[in-house]
Amino acid sequence: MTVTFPTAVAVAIGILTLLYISTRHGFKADEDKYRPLLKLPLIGDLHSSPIEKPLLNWDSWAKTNGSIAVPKLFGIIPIVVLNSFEAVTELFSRRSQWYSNRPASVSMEMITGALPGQSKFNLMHDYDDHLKLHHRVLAPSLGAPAAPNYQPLIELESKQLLFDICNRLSDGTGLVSTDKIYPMLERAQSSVILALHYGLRIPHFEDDILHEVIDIQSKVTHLAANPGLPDIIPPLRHLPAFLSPWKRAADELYSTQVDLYMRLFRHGRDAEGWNATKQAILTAKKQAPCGIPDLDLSFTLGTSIQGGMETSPRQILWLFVAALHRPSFVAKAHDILDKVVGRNRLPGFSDRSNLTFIDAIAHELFRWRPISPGSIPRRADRDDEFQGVKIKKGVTIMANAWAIGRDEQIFDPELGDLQDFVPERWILEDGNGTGRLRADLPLPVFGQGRRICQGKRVATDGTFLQISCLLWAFDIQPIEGEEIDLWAMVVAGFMTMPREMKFKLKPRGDWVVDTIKKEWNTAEKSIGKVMSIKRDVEN
Ligand code: HEM
Repeated sequence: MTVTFPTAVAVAIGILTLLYISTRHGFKADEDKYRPLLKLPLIGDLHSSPIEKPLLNWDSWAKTNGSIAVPKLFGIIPIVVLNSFEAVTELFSRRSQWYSNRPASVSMEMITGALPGQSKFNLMHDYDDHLKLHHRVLAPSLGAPAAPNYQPLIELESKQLLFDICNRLSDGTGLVSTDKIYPMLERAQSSVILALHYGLRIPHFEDDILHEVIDIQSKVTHLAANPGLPDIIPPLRHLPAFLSPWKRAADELYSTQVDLYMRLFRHGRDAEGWNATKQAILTAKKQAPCGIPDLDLSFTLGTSIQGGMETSPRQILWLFVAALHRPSFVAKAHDILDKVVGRNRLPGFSDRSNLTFIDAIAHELFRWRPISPGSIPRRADRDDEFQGVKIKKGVTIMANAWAIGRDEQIFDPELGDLQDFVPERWILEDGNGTGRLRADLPLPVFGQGRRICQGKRVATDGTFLQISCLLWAFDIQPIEGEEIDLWAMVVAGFMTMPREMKFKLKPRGDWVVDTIKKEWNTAEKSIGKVMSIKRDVEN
């Protein structure tokens, strides 16, 4: 029997664990200490982790189970989990023609008015000619050809980020918490993503359009995480609206999305300067002589903003945890930033070739605390076998990004314990003192093969610059008596982020605030000017 798995099943084993955990916030930390390790009811033997430290036991689980394992969801539905780089490369890259579709998801199709496999969200669409075309339409805006256009935007938003943080710290105590910093990071990233896609900056966290986008995203995520009956009994999707509460809810969410994504699309089309909407229209004309409907383009751009807005800010929060855990890398970064950038200006992309160590910090952050530890699952499209393990056609298959980032065949433990935060493991010494970033090591948090994250370049560029700016500006210090718990995390949608942690963020000197004010006050903020007027980045 081919089972159409509920959407949540389709999304990520690890995330189900975390969703379960997220319903149990009533427990106090002290109680947890004495609680026996729980077997999670949904995942069987995959996660026997402490309730608020879901990833604590993943390594030993992966080691015990080897490169590929088949735990059972609900104790009955087998799921294939890939724990090593070798396994994920073999299946998702070499045998990619059988592993590039997502598990079926009736809800995600219904909320975009689509047929099976045809969700208007690229992320959930089958890997067919339609998706390949839409990948080609989006790719030029998120890759190297567009970098000279979007990098000045990332620089502008990082300046505002520092300015906002300095205003927040103006009481002089330096006391902050990850929860207080998060909205500032979220504003900065959302502004990068919405300006890149639609020429729309978000100067204030309170801006209505930002919250409209966030609200719709959280409704979609909620639905993905809480599948309805049609996910379990797919024929229910065909019931007419007057008989089906699911169809009525899906239709309503669909029309809200159409309204939002088409409004954003029209804004992008008519905005000043280059942006991804304009690029998508140009590329579509070249790639599809018969044209692509505006509505389809608007959902492709919408998928991209969904992927881009919430992810990076959560990843950056782990920087503060890493800095409190291993202050030595911060001191080293300060020395390098002082030498390369100095104290009279902020770091920029033109410094990057001399800031390999900062890029190494960003890469280590992605490895050490991947915010989507279970990645986004695939479906096996044929009966197969790997290392003696049988893979049944139709089964859900996921890459364990957490374990792959700790794969000793790939990341040399002699360069530093794989549980530890060691940026140096990303640097290839070249004898001239700065070293080169190792391009041969994987970043499993972005996935692999044909469905790899299309925004990886934007994400790594943005993370590099934000880390450069934050470390250039601040000392990150513990608060006396405040516990630094590297394993405490919470679930947000399908991602993990550190549990709220209080710490001190202190400008490294008077020069910090002076330089930030000067740079922010004189920065060009008009988006038409920040984004180059170049019309087609492919030419
Ligand atoms: C820290 C930041 C990010 C992380 C961890 C992340 C992670 C992921 C993962 C795990 C996938 C699925 C990969 C697979 O199945 O192998 C994905 C897909 C995708 N991501 Fe990202 N992402 C990030 C940032 C971004 C950004 C900034 C954008 C856009 C500007 C973006 C756009 C997309 C798109 C369009 C897809 C769909 C690809 C497809 O299914 O064909 N992501 N991302």
